[in-house]
Amino acid sequence: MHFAPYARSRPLRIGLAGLGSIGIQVARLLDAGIPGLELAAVAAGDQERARARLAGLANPPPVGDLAMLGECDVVVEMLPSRLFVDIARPTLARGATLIVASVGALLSNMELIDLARASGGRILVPSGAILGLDAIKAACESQVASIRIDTRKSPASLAGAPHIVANAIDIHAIIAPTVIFTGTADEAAIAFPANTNVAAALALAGLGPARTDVRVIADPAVDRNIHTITVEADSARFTATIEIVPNAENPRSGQLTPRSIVACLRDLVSPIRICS
Ligand SMILES: NC(=O)C1=CN([C@@H]2O[C@H](COP(=O)(O)OP(=O)(O)OC[C@H]3O[C@@H](n4cnc5c(N)ncnc54)[C@H](O)[C@@H]3O)[C@@H](O)[C@H]2O)C=CC1
Ligand SMILES: O=C([O-])CC(=O)C(=O)O
Repeated sequence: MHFAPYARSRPLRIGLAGLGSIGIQVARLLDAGIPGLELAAVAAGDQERARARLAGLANPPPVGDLAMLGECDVVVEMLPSRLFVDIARPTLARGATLIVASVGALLSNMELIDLARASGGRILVPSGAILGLDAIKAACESQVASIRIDTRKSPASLAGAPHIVANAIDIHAIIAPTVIFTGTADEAAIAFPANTNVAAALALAGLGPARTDVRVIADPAVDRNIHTITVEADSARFTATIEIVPNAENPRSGQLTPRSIVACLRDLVSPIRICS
């Protein structure tokens, strides 16, 4: 359900950092009109291309570099992970709210949490392409023995990842489901920065990166990005699977993540929040 927002003197100004496969969808969903939220600015690598892509919107926002987002109440980070800090640090330093898509990059920059604590800024991690973070948070109020995620993707969507390159894995030669990585969430974030943000979100919701087990499976038979979480706790045992439709523009990312970001934005102005 959607609910009318709090009465505010003005809408929350939303800035988008990155207009790739996730950013463009968030821009379109915001432009369609969400009460209480205003798409105020977009930062893009190729600004000419970004202006062209936004031209069809009802209210095209101004486009510039990351500094353009300095007046926004909320900045949504949807950049390549190597650029995460470039927007996260200034946004949090001025006490604003940062919504993070590149969650894996947060694991190697945990000092940003101290920065947010000091400035009054907030870091929000949407569920992105994963499910069950609500139940994991609840389970962590009891003893949790283990949390694991299996990520199953097409070989093409894993190509070029640091782990594939470093180990000279011929990803296109894989003709049957193959486990190509086993490790912890912090190791996965370095090995597959564009594929295991879900594991990072799971780690932050649950037992932390060093105690979250990750397997990456290259499966030539799948046409979806499939993530299965398995949790063993005193209070509950559960397994949950999600099958995400990949994005046509960037098959590494799926179509649920932009919607999850928009749901997170709606929550910021909603008088009722279903905790997740
Ligand atoms: N949390 C989650 O569940 C998920 C997170 N992700 C992550 O979200 C992030 C964004 O994903 P996509 O949109 O698919 O990536 P993408 O590669 O399609 O888009 C990134 C965009 O950033 C732009 N960019 C590059 N340099 C820039 C600069 N200096 N200033 C502003 N923009 C710049 C690029 O032009 C590109 O349009 C990635 O880190 C990805 O790994 C992806 C899927 C799920
Ligand atoms: O979209 C997905 O399936 C998840 C993904 O790429 C990530 O977690 O980085």
